Amino acid sequence: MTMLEVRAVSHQYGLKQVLDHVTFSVEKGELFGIVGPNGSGKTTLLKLISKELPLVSGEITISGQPLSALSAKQWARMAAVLPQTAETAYGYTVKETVALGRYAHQRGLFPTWTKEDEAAVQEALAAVGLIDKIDEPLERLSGGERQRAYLARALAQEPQLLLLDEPTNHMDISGQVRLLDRLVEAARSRGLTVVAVFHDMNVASLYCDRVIVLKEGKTAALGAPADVMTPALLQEVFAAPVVRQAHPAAAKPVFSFVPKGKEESPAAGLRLSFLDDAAVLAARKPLRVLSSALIGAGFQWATHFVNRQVGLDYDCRDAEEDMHRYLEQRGFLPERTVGMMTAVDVRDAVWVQEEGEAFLVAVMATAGVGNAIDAARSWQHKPFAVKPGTINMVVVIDGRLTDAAFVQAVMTATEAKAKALADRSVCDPETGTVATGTSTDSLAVAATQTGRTFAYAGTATELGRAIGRLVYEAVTEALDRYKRRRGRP
Ligand SMILES: Nc1ncnc2c1ncn2[C@@H]1O[C@H](COP(=O)(O)OP(=O)(O)OP(=O)(O)O)[C@@H](O)[C@H]1O
Repeated sequence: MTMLEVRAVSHQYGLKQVLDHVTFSVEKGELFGIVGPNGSGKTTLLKLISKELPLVSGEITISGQPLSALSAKQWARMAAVLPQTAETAYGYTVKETVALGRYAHQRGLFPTWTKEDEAAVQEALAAVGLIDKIDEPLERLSGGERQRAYLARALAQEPQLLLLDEPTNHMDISGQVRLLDRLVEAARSRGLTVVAVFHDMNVASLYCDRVIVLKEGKTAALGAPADVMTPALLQEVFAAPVVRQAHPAAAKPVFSFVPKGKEESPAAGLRLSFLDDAAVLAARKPLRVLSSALIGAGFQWATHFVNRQVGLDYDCRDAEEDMHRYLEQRGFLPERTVGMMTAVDVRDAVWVQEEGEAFLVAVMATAGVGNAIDAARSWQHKPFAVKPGTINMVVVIDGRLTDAAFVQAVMTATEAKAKALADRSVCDPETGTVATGTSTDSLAVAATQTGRTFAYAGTATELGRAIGRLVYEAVTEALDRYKRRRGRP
């Protein structure tokens, strides 16, 4: 069922056209977002829907009834508004403020306060988390709390349509999440329709079923956030570079604006150094990393790669916590560090790099093959305890990699490592077949994300060829050093 219909709505302030033939409709129970840069007409649109501004051009209906046919009280029984900046009415308590929302439901010349009124007020206060402030004077609340009190007033109205202008303004992160979760819940459970102006693109993406993107009063896009909020559109509308990524926990896109200056970053400025028990690769600027490492797994931005040496008898049960402590004790920020472990002597770390015309690939590798394993036959192994003794690799690329290129770089590096093991005849001791790796290998692929863009890094691409060759070279040399050291008395 259509709750709100906006058809060819235009608006002018004097000679200035601020809305130009805007058309959309919102279904009952939908959470609909209005987004766009400053001055694009969002608030004006909301004011026209809420009858705060007279509608001169176009048509707006609520539940099929034209706005002009609704009296103020009829309108208030259907819709509630939370404006961008609500006036602070001095002398009222929180409860009295919220109780004003019940006005539209009261009848007769001398309305009485009913059980329903009380229940609606209590429920609205609970929804915004202000029960404990119920008797506080409004002016003693913080900006965020006051905003929540006004929202409670709108909710107490028990509207079918809720119009919000930047509802999470002034709110801290927990207040925002609580409020938005409640709105979604109200939309799903009792069919409340919400139309809200959002400045934060990520909030709009995470919470709205659909959005309209306004640019200079015109519709730039209309649809589900994942479909319409493309980097190209946002870049055009907001005139700022935008990166779109997948949310780590929800199937929604998240957006980051790229600060100026980042583009000009020079090459990574890599340096390999050694502590007593670790090989440390340091970059001058944070690198974007995809890794399977103990610390910093997944996608991260990191400046340091620490390959820590532990004894063969190291107890791996609390390895992550232990590594975290180790990094902190040695002055590395765990949030900016990729941390790996190995039982190999880290002085045998191999460091190779190749500088092509327009890009650079560098690889650090340590190799110990005590746990060598054939991935195709590992199912034949008896369950075994995880032991350190591992092939660890860090592949650094001076270039801008797409997510596909990151994953392909991981594949290319893994295949090249397997080939190095095959060519050095490293065997899985349990199956007697050629090993493809060890049971606890780690890999980090890091990129400067500046300069030339690489869409792919498969074995046939220019980047993939460099990765394959350098990984093969580094792992082969690391295996030889491992063998030589073991051969020594
Ligand atoms: N009362 C008014 N008289 C004249 N011009 C106005 C008036 N109200 C808004 N405007 C202008 O209309 C344009 C649209 O304003 P509006 O408040 O709708 O934009 P917005 O998208 O909500 O902006 P913001 O993100 O800054 O809140 C702006 O250029 C603004 O300066």
